[in-house]
Amino acid sequence: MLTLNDYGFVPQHDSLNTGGTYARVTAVHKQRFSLITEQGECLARLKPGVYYINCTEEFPTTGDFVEIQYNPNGESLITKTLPRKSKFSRNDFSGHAAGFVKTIKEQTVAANFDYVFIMQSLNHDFNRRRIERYLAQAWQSGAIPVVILTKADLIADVAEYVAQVEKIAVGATVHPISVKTGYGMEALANYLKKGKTIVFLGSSGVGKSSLANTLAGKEVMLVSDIREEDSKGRHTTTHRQLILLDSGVIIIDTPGMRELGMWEVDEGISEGFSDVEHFFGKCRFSDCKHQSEPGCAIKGAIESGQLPVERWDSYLALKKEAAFVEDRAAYLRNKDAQHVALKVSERQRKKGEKRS
Ligand SMILES: Nc1nc2c(ncn2[C@@H]2O[C@H](COP(=O)(O)OP(=O)(O)OP(=O)(O)O)[C@@H](O)[C@H]2O)c(=O)[nH]1
Ligand SMILES: [Zn+2]
Repeated sequence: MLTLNDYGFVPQHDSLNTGGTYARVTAVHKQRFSLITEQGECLARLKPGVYYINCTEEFPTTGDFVEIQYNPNGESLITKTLPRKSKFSRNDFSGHAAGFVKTIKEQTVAANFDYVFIMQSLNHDFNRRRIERYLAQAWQSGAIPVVILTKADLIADVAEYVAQVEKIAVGATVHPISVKTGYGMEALANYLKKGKTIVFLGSSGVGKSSLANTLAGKEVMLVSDIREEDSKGRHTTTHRQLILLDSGVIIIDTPGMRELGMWEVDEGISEGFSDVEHFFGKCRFSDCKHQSEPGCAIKGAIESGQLPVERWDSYLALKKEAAFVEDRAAYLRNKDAQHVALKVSERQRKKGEKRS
């Protein structure tokens, strides 16, 4: 019989040591959660007192370990979200168009994974900026990023692409693969270990389902046919899921991963761009803006060829995007706080009036 350890549970998740019944979230539906427990699969709801009234717990997401009140005859109740060792979040604009945001929140879309497979195909989809963005998000997640270049069978100069990507994937390993020919697949064995959770990050059509099926040795995800000439694909992954393969490897593929935001990614950007930040603090002026100041280490490194100008541009673009999200969130938090303060003072004023 399967245990929760087979689903990636390790004692560190149990740091609170409550001795309760644990489960892992395998899918998130509108109001309910699919869970795997030592007793098998079950459906559960959130315990309202904990999640909606006291609001002490973070809402669970796919991959989360949770504590439950198990009900063998019906729906179980989720009572606690255990601390996460890694997570991906998206910016939740709560149904508003991005330009008319009223609320912006962090929404976690996957949790507790060991590796992030950043997937991009070696045909039309290839886009270095997107890889850099994914890398920043992956470093931020707390897991280990691995760059997977798919459909290696479709191009002749694989090594050239790999070399290009290695320059921008600072600190991450790059693997070209083809599920059609089996090319490069043996190199993935390093990550495909029992109890390890892998999350796939990549646009529609890059071959996430195809890789999952190849690793599973059977069809566990739907593969949609796309026309290779223009890379037009259909959205095929329809609900969040976590799958345990016969090999003991766990795969997470959720649609929320397609809209990952730049939520608090400063550390991730620093890790992904250590080659850029390496020059910081080396300018003549300590408050250098790296624009036209004399003795600027960044400009110097670009001129001497030590730092490719595209890397600097990518760095600035990602920083700007992250700052926009942060500003917006801070502004709205502030507005919320002001609103609450106003309500409180109004209430106190009314109370005072009543007393006098
Ligand atoms: N030539 C070639 N085609 C591949 C390879 N891997 C996947 N494909 C094709 O690419 C298309 C899309 O593959 P999927 O696995 O559905 O891609 P996906 O990333 O899961 O797409 P979504 O589910 O829409 O996110 C299919 O037609 C696959 O047959 C490969 O290694 N080589
Ligand atoms: Zn400078």
